[in-house]
Amino acid sequence: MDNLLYSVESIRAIEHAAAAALGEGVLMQRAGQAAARFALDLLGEHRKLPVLLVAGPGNNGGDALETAANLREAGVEALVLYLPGEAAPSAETARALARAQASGVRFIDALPDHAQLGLVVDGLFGIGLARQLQGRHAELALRLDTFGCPVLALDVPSGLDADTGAVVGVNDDRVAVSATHTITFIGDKPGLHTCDGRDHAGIVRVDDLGIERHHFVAPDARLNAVDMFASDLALARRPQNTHKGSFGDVVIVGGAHGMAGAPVLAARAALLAGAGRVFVAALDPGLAYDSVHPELMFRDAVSFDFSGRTVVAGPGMGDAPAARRLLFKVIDSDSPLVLDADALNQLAGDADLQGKLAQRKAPTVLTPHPLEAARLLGVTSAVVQADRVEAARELAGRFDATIVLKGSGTVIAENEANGVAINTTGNPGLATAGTGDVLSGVCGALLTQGWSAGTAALGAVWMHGAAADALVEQGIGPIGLTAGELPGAIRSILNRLVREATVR
Ligand SMILES: NC(=O)C1=CN([C@@H]2O[C@H](COP(=O)(O)OP(=O)(O)OC[C@H]3O[C@@H](n4cnc5c(N)ncnc54)[C@H](OP(=O)(O)O)[C@@H]3O)[C@@H](O)[C@H]2O)[C@@H](O)CC1
Ligand SMILES: [K+]
Repeated sequence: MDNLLYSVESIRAIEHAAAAALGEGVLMQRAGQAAARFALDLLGEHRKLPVLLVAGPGNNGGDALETAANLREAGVEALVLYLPGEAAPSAETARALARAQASGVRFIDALPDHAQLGLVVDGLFGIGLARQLQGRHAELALRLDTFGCPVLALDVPSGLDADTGAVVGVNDDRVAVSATHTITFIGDKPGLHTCDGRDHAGIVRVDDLGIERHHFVAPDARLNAVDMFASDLALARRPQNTHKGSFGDVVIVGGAHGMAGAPVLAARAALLAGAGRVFVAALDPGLAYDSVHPELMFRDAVSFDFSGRTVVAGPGMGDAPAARRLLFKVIDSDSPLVLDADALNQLAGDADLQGKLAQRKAPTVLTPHPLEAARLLGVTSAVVQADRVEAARELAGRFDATIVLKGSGTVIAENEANGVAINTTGNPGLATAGTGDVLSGVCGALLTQGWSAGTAALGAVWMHGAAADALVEQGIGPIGLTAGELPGAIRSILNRLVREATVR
């Protein structure tokens, strides 16, 4: 499986086991070879242009020195800015330095001005990053992407936390290298795919340095991929002899006065993601009809019978006492349940609701954005963003539910062996009003068609992001993409995936 993610602690354990078997320095040599191969790919026809490599004091710097020597031996001009630390380098980095010096690499003292470069390689810091970049390191990190050429980060873009994807530090001056590509060693890392990671890592390539599988420990998380929900996709193929009652009901609970848009978006998404019948149980009795989708049925929320139906509560729900009573009723029911938006805010301030939620036996999915997650955890959104994976895990444990922590690199956490996944689809076009309502509707539709809470969350998040990617490819976004355009694109993707899953 190539979608496994490892924490720094796990990478260190694997490295330790492999180094004991292979001997000192072998992994660094392999890292230098893999990085040089990738660098040559990225240079393409521009091999005559010099490559700038920045090498820091630790073994990440050693990787850069090995890479420089390999590039030089391949006939590429290599300029190395080496910044040793106060302590002596490790034995393998010292050997890499000697090798680079002997290979004809040119060592420089400062970044060249106005140089035309073919590639910049960032080997300042990797998984040994211990604190915020400052002084010369910070200046360098900010300048590496100003040469108008690709930037290849070795292992991790310097300044980024490989576990959390947060740029390391506490104040607004925090910096990290912005790479176009990252070659990461031994195994992939969560921080390259969530929070600031996607912006700083660019395209990620994994090189396992030829380490045998028995040296690997269990992964700490996974990247979300179609394989992870393929079992339910295969079951979603529709037999001929069916009717609308075969595909379940979804009821969207929300729509307080003046907030009709949110439940309608969620309902349309549920309809186009295949729910047999979709209701809007609205708090505002004036909400009666959707002219785009007259298939949607509007009902009064207070008198609605939720039994046997999948409930999506929260879109446009508001915080009135009637909303709270409804929420209590649906949480207390045995219906599969998605909680979003206002439902999450109500939940955050209400110990009774939280207690009921933790006792639920039916499938339950919570879809908070970072601020909603922060309210649920009683912390700030900065704390959530500082470690999104941990925040999602904590929520999954606390509420015994599947958690979808939205944002760049959405984190899906289950309170079971399936653990944590980080989503790879989606783009900034999704940062617009209503996209969360669409996601909750899709999630409800998959639940009501019999998907488990985990696979519904994984599938809904993946397709929601893939729909945004498909729309951007057509020129519809990221600027100006609207939530209302997503359900149609999600429908196409779901049908394609079901077709492909049943052909396999
Ligand atoms: N693991 C593996 O399997 C393999 C690892 N490999 C490679 O090694 C990398 C890990 O190497 P590493 O452990 O030497 O750490 P690295 O990232 O070079 O930095 C540590 C140095 O930086 C310093 N320092 C830290 N933060 C700082 C800051 N903000 N500002 C200033 N200084 C700071 C710190 O010093 P100190 O904190 O003591 O001052 C120390 O000197 C890994 O990412 C991969 O590229 C490959 O060769 C193949 C196999
Ligand atoms: K680096």
